[in-house]
Amino acid sequence: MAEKILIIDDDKDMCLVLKRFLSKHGFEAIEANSGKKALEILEGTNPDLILCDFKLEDMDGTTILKNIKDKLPAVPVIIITGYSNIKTAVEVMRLGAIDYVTKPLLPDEILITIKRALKEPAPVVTQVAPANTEEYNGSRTQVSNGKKGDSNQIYIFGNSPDFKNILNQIDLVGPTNYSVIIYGESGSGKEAIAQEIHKRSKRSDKPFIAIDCGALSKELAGSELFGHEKGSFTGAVGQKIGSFELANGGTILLDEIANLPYDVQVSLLRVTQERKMKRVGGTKDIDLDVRIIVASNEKLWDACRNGKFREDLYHRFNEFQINVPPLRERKNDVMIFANHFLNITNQELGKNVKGFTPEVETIFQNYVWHGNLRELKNVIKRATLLADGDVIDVKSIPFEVSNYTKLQFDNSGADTSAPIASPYMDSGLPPTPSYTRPIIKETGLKGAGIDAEYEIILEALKRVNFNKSKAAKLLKIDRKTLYNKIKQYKELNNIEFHHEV
Ligand SMILES: Nc1ncnc2c1ncn2[C@@H]1O[C@H](COP(=O)(O)OP(=O)(O)OP(=O)(O)O)[C@@H](O)[C@H]1O
Repeated sequence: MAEKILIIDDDKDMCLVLKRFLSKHGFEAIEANSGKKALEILEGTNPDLILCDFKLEDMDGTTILKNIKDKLPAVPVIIITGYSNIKTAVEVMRLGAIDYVTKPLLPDEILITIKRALKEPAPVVTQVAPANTEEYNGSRTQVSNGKKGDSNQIYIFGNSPDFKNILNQIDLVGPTNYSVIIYGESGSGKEAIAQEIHKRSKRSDKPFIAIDCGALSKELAGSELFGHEKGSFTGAVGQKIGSFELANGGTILLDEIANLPYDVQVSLLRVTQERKMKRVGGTKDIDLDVRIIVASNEKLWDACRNGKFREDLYHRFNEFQINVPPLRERKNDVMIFANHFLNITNQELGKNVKGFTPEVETIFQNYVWHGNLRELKNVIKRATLLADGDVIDVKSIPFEVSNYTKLQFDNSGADTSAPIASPYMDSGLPPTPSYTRPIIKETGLKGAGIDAEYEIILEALKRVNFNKSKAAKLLKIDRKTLYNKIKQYKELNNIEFHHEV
């Protein structure tokens, strides 16, 4: 029987194209043009997979995903997102999405992602990873699907002085029993580091459990961490073993610890002080021997000062600190990781792409990588798929990444108070400082006109953080025209994506 896919997108054209495409490939596709409609459909239908646009008009990605996961926790959900929303989409994945694809959608990529998702068991929101002593199991952060032994899980070492420093720290603190705080932006490799610390400890043959505190609701956080007894609250239909008990003897990583509800911080303090815990609704004390590693994007000391985080808990955790600098500050690491991600994608796709053109290397070195290693990995996964030659060249790199340098503002001595005149000056958006003109590649008046138009398009995209729908509105053209203009420019400059849906 054909596998059933629910497409949730308020762009009716996109739904139609996807529906046709998926039907052609043997799936039964159903569509919902709003979040509300999707949830109604899910009352009576149980799809095998859900493909969901991240930005619906009536519901944001987080809300729809939470609702879907409440109803059907086992159904894999793939998020569709614009490139500029990648960082947020990655966050949403922590709520249980299995993967995401970026617009413009590429048929091959969609198909591979869907097939992979249908093969893998869906991630669980409680995000518990079993012990994995041999290989790094960091893909998709805390979610474990029990898959072992693929090359995705190999931990590699960067070459920057910062990375070497981190390695020294891992070596130093690994064998101890110290609690560790790991600071770093999303996707910078904090969980990977926590696993490396665990592997170097005497606990390495015991479980490593990672839990994302940011994804825990106030009501359920206690039960997720410490478990509960049957009947201890409405909905506690059976006994549940919490993450701490699962990690007993091993290591627990509490990711996004600053987001842990304050009440639960009190119970956590008790656990760290007494090394004992009770399940919610339970009376029996359970002895605990768990090494605690916490990770955070925000400085915990600041969270203490803002009254969000308990100071006594902070001091308990603060036995050792590791700071992971963002990828953009570790330029020497970029190509090492890029080549690593290329190797694993080659294996996944059965391709043999050998490397990157010097132009792409320069682009990678200069790009900001807001999503850090996770973003780099995804850019390379997509570029490897698109590559039709021996090496990855600029035409396989997302438009926003390859054009990043062009969008850099020339602040050196420029009068940044004077915005460039543009058709959307009265848009209410903050003025943009002037930037260096891109090199005009087309000759003649026609070419100059196209280049000038392109600059305005780039400026509009930049102002709305690369959201193409918003940019089109700002430019007072429809989205299709904008896509066509971008496509036209790419073609003129020999930058082209093939096979876009
Ligand atoms: N040293 C490494 N070797 C190989 N892959 C790595 C390494 N460090 C990180 N990665 C990859 O980068 C991605 C992001 O890493 P990780 O999940 O550890 O980041 P994070 O900082 O914990 O992210 P978040 O804060 O969003 O949870 C992972 O998918 C992992 O595959």
